[in-house]
Amino acid sequence: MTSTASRSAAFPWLNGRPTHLPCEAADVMPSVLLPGDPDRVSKAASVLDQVTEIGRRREFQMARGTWNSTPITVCSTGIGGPSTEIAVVELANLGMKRGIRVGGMGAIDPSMPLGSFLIVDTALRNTGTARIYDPSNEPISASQVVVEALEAAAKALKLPFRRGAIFTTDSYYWGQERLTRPLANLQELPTAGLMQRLTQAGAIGMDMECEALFAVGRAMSVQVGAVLAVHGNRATDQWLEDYEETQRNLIRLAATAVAILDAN
Ligand SMILES: O=P(O)(O)O[C@H]1O[C@H](CO)[C@@H](O)[C@H]1O
Ligand SMILES: O=c1cc[nH]c(=O)[nH]1
Repeated sequence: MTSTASRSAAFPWLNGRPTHLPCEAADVMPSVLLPGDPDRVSKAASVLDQVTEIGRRREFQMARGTWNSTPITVCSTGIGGPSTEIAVVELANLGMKRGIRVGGMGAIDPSMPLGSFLIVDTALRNTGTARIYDPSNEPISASQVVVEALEAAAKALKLPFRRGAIFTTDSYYWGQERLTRPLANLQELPTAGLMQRLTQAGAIGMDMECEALFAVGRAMSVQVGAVLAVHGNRATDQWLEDYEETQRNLIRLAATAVAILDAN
């Protein structure tokens, strides 16, 4: 006996619950913070008040809480554009009005210290998921109001930051000019010289989600932004080993920006 199908394959949600995220509309506040790593959701939530753990499915861990009485949901996106698209589309359909990525990046500007922050104003065009939602070749901007609120928050909290462009890539190793092991049949990496070219194009760092968030979020009429901690600096070849305090500051910064936006 086959059971009667109760959901549409074209949009396979069931009883208001999405296909991938472990939540329902009541869990999704208008403002959502979006780390990549699911293990950072409970760390982020520990900075908030009145925290409720929502649940986990695949790479999507969710919690909600408040910051100075402002309600905030935290939802991990997993790594890269495809899982970020799923998170952003499902959250937007459940009531998200503003999505702010709170992640890490590899800086390519030698003047960016470990643990400092990039407030992203544009994402350079590179990845497949973003291209589906915005096929132009123009860099995609974060929402201006979010960028300004993040800047105001960083200044209020006296946290070190720069504002600038990110290069988002679908690849952590070759796509970020990382030699993984001796090359078998190649003289050099296909991406040799990438960081030099990105510097000339004005990028401050590299991540794997911002471009998709900006493209998908804009297509869903959601305000978008991102603040990224320098987890490594490729120009100076330094890596941030203990990033607990940096992570807490990252959440404080983004949550303060949400409170600023909600007050206006
Ligand atoms: O710090 P998170 O948000 O995990 O993001 C960065 O770290 C991952 C790579 O290690 C990629 O997802 C990259 O964008
Ligand atoms: O080097 C890095 C560090 C964090 N995230 C990246 O995508 N690259």
